[in-house]
Amino acid sequence: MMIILLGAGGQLGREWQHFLERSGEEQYDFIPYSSSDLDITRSDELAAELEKRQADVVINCAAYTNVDGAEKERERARKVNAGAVSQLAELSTVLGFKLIHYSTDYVFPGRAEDRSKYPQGYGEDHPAAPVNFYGQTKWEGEQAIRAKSSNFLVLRVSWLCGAYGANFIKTMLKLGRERKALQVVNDQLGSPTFTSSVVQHSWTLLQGGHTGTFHSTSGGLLTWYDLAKSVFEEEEMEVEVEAVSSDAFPTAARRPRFSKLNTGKIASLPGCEIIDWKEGLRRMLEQL
Ligand SMILES: NC(=O)C1=CN([C@@H]2O[C@H](COP(=O)(O)OP(=O)(O)OC[C@H]3O[C@@H](n4cnc5c(N)ncnc54)[C@H](OP(=O)(O)O)[C@@H]3O)[C@@H](O)[C@H]2O)C=CC1
Ligand SMILES: Cc1cn([C@H]2C[C@H](O)[C@@H](COP(=O)(O)OP(=O)(O)O[C@H]3O[C@@H](C)C(=O)[C@@H](O)[C@H]3O)O2)c(=O)[nH]c1=O
Repeated sequence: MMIILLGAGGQLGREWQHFLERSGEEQYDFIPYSSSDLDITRSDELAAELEKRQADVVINCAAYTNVDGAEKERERARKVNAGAVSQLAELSTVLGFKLIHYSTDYVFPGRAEDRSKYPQGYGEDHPAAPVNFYGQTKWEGEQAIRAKSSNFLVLRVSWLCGAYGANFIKTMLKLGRERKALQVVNDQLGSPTFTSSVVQHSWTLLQGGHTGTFHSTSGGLLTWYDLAKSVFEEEEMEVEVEAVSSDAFPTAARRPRFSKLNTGKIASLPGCEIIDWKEGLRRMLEQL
């Protein structure tokens, strides 16, 4: 089996690379491409490379993930998150590979009142209504996959965190070392997704021959403030965290007030354990 990994230099890409290098007992070859090896928006190069490699599986971890930046750099964000993904979907049909792709909780409406309406979170089939332009481009990418590929896995994840690359937990650790006090929003609810768990889920779905859309995140519901507090508690760092409302932390892009993903579908499959967010945090901090 030939596995192609796109966006191999990002946080999820690096977790995949680590996993594929480690689990040597499986019979596969894999080629990782960072953004400098292969720009997925260069359509001719992308098509030529995938045709040459005769991939069985293409894992797309490449994305434009700067949520605030996407509000301004609209064309670029759309090209990476929708245009290139649409081409990958077409190629998956023409060249006959399975496409594994990642999307986000930001495709959903994220209304505060949805917390009581959907206590387990948004299901895979809940109507999309992206909260910001990044979310819009990710939704367009998902839709192109459903329209053009018949052999795909789309995993939606939220608040992605892992040992590699940049994420909220690592930002908190960095800021906590530099400052005595921080302000963190306490009115946006969701749950972090740990990269090691996403890779494990994706691998299990691939091995099981599954297709379609799945939600993968940790168990529990919390705010970014709760997450920041727990990071400092676990690390025994004395940092004062002030809970603030989203209004006190203005950003270019709107953020959802509630963006829990319902993981019932993936959790029903053997081998897809949903770990509680605190346990996931502990494991990640140990890995760091
Ligand atoms: N981070 C998060 O909190 C969340 C992420 N997701 C989704 O999960 C997936 C993985 O995200 P994550 O690993 O955190 O993202 P990162 O930003 O860490 O990594 C994305 C990678 O894509 C690369 N890339 C960007 N543009 C291109 C391009 N045109 N061609 C090739 N590579 C490109 C980047 O390279 P370079 O840095 O050189 O530009 C980077 O290495 C994405 O689909 C994202 O939308 C979903 C929910 C939450
Ligand atoms: C650094 C910082 C952030 N915040 C707030 C801003 C924001 O509402 C929240 C999280 O900050 P981030 O910059 O990590 O947020 P953001 O970049 O929006 O994170 C998102 O990334 C994209 C790619 C996704 O798909 C989402 O699932 C989500 O993980 O915390 C504070 O309140 N205080 C702080 O000191």
